[in-house]
Amino acid sequence: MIELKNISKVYNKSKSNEVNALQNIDLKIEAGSMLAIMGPSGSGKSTLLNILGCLDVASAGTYKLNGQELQSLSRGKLAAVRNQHFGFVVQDFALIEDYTVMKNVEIPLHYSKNKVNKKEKTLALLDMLGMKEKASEYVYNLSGGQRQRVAIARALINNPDIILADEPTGALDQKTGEQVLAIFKKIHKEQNKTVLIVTHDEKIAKQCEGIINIVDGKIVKKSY
Ligand SMILES: Nc1ncnc2c1ncn2[C@@H]1O[C@H](COP(=O)(O)OP(=O)(O)OP(=O)(O)O)[C@@H](O)[C@H]1O
Repeated sequence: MIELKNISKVYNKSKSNEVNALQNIDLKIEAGSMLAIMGPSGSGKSTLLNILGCLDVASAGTYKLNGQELQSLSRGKLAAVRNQHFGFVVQDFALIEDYTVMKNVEIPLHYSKNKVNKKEKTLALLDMLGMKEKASEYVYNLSGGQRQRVAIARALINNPDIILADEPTGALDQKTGEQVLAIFKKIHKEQNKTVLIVTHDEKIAKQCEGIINIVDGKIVKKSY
């Protein structure tokens, strides 16, 4: 369960280019939900996702994850929370082009204590995502849809309970985007993972259980 209370984020505080990226965000997200986050460019969607995923900290407010207050944690402890609970998927896949599929998926395991059965775990995930036969292929030989499957496998390798996806279908054509969304739906349904997807695509958002709408750093509507 995610609980944000009165969260604000100010970039470049007290400088001439100060930005109030998030203002007074109150949000409760039940474990096991699948929600879309929508809003115009620059409205604060990525900022919100970064704070939720412990990649950044809020300027004010409180963030509780499963009852644990995160706001006051040291960087090291926050990183441990991030590695334990979150998997990230981004629009441009963020894969290493001249590594194989297998090697890309295993990257998060380098930062984890959880290194047992590395190969088996990776192959099982690639199998689930229809990418097992590409395990030894280099990323530069893959299509966009295949790359995003690899990125999803990498996000899942540490068995996080929350997947944060920032425009995961943004670089894909409609059909491939739908296929990638179907993967998120499957992970959500079969593994009961919380899935939060930032998207500009109404069709994608409508297939989630609810939508959070952000405008100018404020939540203007929550439909769930
Ligand atoms: N590191 C940063 N330093 C300064 N300003 C930033 C930084 N990151 C984001 N901003 C500003 O904060 C505001 C919110 O940005 P954010 O990237 O969260 O919006 P977004 O809704 O994800 O946008 P987009 O849909 O274009 O990705 C914008 O005005 C942006 O310019």
